[in-house]
Amino acid sequence: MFASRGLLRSSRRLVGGISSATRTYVNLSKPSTSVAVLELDRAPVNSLSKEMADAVSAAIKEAEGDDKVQALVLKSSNPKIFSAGLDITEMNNPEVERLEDFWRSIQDLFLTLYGSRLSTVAAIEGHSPAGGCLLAMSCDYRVMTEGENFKIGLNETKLGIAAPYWLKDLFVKTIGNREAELGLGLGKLYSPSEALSVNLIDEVVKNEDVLEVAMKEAETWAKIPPKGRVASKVMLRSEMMDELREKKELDVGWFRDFIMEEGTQKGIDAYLKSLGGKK
Ligand SMILES: CC/C=C\C/C=C\C/C=C\CC/C=C/CC(=O)SCCNC(=O)CCNC(=O)[C@H](O)C(C)(C)COP(=O)(O)OP(=O)(O)OC[C@H]1O[C@@H](n2cnc3c(N)ncnc32)[C@H](O)[C@@H]1OP(=O)(O)O
Repeated sequence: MFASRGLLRSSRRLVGGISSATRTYVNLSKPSTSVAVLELDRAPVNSLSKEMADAVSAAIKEAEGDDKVQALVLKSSNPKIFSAGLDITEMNNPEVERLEDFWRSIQDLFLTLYGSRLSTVAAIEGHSPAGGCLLAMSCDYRVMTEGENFKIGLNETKLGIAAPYWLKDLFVKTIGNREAELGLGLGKLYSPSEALSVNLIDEVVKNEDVLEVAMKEAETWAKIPPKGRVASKVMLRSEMMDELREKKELDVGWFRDFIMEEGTQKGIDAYLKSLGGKK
């Protein structure tokens, strides 16, 4: 069903007619003819390292390779954390070459998910800050689990960094300019009800219902004739994607220079130490 890719460790099994492939960092399954499920599976917090970003991109492309598949649900193996965003250790005293490649992988992941021919539904289980919010916003529809302690948003400024221009653009497209000014400037993380009120997400559901609701939504999108649906998506999204494709290496340079600054490094170092309490 899903062709294996050289890059990824992959094993296959058939459970109750469901083809499922387990790989490093992601699991891809196809519970119905037209809908695939991509599970983020990088403990402890699904942070996006270069390898994780590459694995997610490869799995999306693999799902797209099945002509019958029209929709994709993006979920987490962790019921409390969708994704903690970029792997901050990638940006902490990095080797320059690795840092640049890491950013190219993040750009590619965004372009792959945001520009997918598939209708994409994010089943946001728990926390989804920064790069986690990027993943969610790159989808066509967002369902988030209830629980006011769960947070979603772009908190970069609180780490002493700024979101790249294309993530800012995506945020503005999703919630509008004024709310984006507040959200970005304050590094605001929204509870599910707050996120719903600013249209950052589309639905809040009980934890136990999130996959069922996301699957149902995906089935609805999958029934729309793809020609018009995909053409509409391209019209809405291509301008932003074309701009990034054009500026990719410029953006890599901005990212590298920004991250390598001494002040940025101090901020990232301090933030990393504050996390988990063990570093
Ligand atoms: C003018 C501008 C010009 C140019 C700009 C150009 C480019 C832009 C430049 C930079 C852009 C960079 C973009 C960044 C986007 C990001 O995604 S940055 C990442 C932001 N993420 C976060 O802030 C989330 C941090 N994590 C948390 O808040 C919590 O971990 C979370 C609520 C998700 C879960 O909490 P909990 O269950 O209590 O877990 P712990 O906090 O105990 O964490 C468990 C271990 O995981 C480690 N960890 C957590 N998050 C990350 C992470 N994002 N990366 C790496 N590691 C992480 C944590 O340290 C613990 O590790 P330990 O067990 O201590 O070893």
